[in-house]
Amino acid sequence: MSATIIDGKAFAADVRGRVAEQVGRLNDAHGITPGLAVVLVGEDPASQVYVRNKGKQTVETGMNSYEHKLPAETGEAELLALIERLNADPEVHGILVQLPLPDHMDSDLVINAIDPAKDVDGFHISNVGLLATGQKAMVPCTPLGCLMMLRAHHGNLSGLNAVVVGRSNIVGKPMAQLLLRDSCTVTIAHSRTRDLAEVCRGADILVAAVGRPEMIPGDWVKPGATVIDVGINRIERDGKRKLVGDVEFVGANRIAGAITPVPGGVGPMTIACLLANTLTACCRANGLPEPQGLTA
Ligand SMILES: Nc1nc(=O)c2c([nH]1)NC[C@@H]1CN(c3ccc(C(=O)N[C@@H](CCC(=O)O)C(=O)O)cc3)C=[N+]21
Repeated sequence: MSATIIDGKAFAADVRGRVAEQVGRLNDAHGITPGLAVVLVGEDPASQVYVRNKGKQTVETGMNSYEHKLPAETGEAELLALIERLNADPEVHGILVQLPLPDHMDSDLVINAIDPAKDVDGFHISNVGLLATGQKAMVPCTPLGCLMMLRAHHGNLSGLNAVVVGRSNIVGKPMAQLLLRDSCTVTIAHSRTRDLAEVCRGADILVAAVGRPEMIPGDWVKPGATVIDVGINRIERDGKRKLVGDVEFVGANRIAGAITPVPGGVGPMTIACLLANTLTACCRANGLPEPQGLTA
């Protein structure tokens, strides 16, 4: 028997539909249009594709998109000055600075210069602290998307063993916080974890976010478990370029109860949650109720 495929693409389309509907109502009732500013420094081709997709989907959901493309050699002070202008701009409710930044910039400094209320990535230290203490935060898009899919699939997550493989600030750590908030028993594992295979085999929910192509084989998966594969790795196989996750899909699919594919799993949900966060930030900025079904 093979696993249920959790269709992130369809899920993301549903989230975007709900965002668009609530954006429409916000506009009709209050004459407000949420705005998202995306800042890209440098010309990394993959980043350009993401930024284009983000801009396109922002406009499709009825929001304003502001793209700022700066050359790779832009100075840090110049980027900080742009962030300051965006912080002060009432038309801009969300700010995303595409990572990674060029080596000559201090990304912590840059991220922490964003107004936390406009930090739709949820990377600002204030948002990290708010999430960790269970207060109202902006929640990072990728973990938020994973949580939405997990809740939809399981209903209640309470008491389940969740193993998050990967300890990054953008996925692993916030994912663990969200699962803990939903009363999972959470383990954060990583490349140095002793007997990682055995740790993974204890997981009812296995979230793979290590960024290493297919490093988790099928026999690390507990029978019936839900596998969320955050990895997006470009590899070459049999002379063809291919996108694979951190989980060996064919093997895991035989054993898991449910699994997200790559592509078409977590990736599309990340962008959908960025739009959801922009709407959330706009509602909060205007003292309006939180959007329905789009927050953690
Ligand atoms: N400040 C910041 N916030 C981010 O959220 C952020 C970032 N920087 N830097 C780059 C990464 C990467 N990222 C992706 C989003 C969607 C897909 C996505 O939709 N992927 C498709 C496949 C796309 C393809 O074919 O390449 C899928 O998985 O189905 C992938 C990657 C957001 N990032």
